[in-house]
Amino acid sequence: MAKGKNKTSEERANKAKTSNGHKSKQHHIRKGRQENGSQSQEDGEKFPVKLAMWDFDHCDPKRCSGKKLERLGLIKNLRVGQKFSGIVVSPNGKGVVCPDDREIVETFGSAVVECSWARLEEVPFNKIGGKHERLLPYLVAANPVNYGKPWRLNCVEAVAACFAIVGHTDWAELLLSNFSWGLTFLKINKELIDVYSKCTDSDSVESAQKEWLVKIENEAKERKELASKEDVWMMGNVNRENVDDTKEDDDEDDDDDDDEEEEEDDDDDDDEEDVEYDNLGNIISKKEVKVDSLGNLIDGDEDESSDESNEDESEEEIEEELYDKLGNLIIKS
Ligand SMILES: C[S@@+](CC[C@H](N)C(=O)[O-])C[C@H]1O[C@@H](n2cnc3c(N)ncnc32)[C@H](O)[C@@H]1O
Repeated sequence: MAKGKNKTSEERANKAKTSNGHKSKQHHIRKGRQENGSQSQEDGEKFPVKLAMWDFDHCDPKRCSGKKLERLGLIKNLRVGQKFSGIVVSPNGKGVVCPDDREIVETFGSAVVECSWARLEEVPFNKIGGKHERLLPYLVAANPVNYGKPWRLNCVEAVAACFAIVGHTDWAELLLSNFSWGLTFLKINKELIDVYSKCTDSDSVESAQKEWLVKIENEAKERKELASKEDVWMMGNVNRENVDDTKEDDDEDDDDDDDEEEEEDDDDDDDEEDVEYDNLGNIISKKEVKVDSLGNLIDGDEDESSDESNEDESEEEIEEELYDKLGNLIIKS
């Protein structure tokens, strides 16, 4: 049967509208469909089960995974007021998706709410959804907008996660392979999806999620401890721990600022006050070192008047010590 042959003109007009009844931002939907030469999902030939979404048109059409699925003819748009009989993966869900949902998914499919995470309060959740609204358990996003963030999946990740948890990784792969980053979602969550898919009901998935969260929290603590130990070595101050051990002050904050510690030490230590180092590590004495015109050391602790007297003294001595051409000392009479 030809595409759209049975549709009334009103139905056809509705197709380009969002769940709000507004004209969709996605002006190129029809073009995309023609380019793909694909039949819509309503015709039942593009995907093994029904996929649907309420689209609130909050997102940039170019980055929106729901709109892309629509362009590909894989997902059907639902209106506000319309309910869905399959598993609705929604921030308004109560229990989490679980393997026991498999039959519902296989029979009625899955739906999502295409909206912005920042505008959830604008979504009339009471007018959408269905009997089987579900949250997703802990999984990490791989999409470029929220990469690495747990729970914040986009629409295609959400539906794919639902399929994978109920044991249909094949359908999850089929959907995600339309996105360059898509299969990464399954890769980074593989271990966890395996765990969830071996559960039974919602409660068992939630317990598995809890155990996983404890496990990753412990791993993060261990990594942090290891990193702080490695930091000590990276700083190259292998004596640092010994220095801390000899300190009488056990203030924990001391560990945070070594420079401050050293400055305090310097202040307390009168002997070191005069010692400075040049670029090569040579000691520079802060005490003023004076040398006379002949390179003789003049004691810096003495005052100027005594310096003068010293100078005079040495000049006198030089005057006294004269030598003849043969280097013999001439003694003045
Ligand atoms: C908020 S929208 C954001 C969509 C995004 N703009 C995109 O490009 O796909 C993501 C939808 O996926 C589903 N979803 C994602 N993560 C979920 C989770 N942890 N629990 C329940 N539903 C979730 C919900 O239907 C949610 O409304």
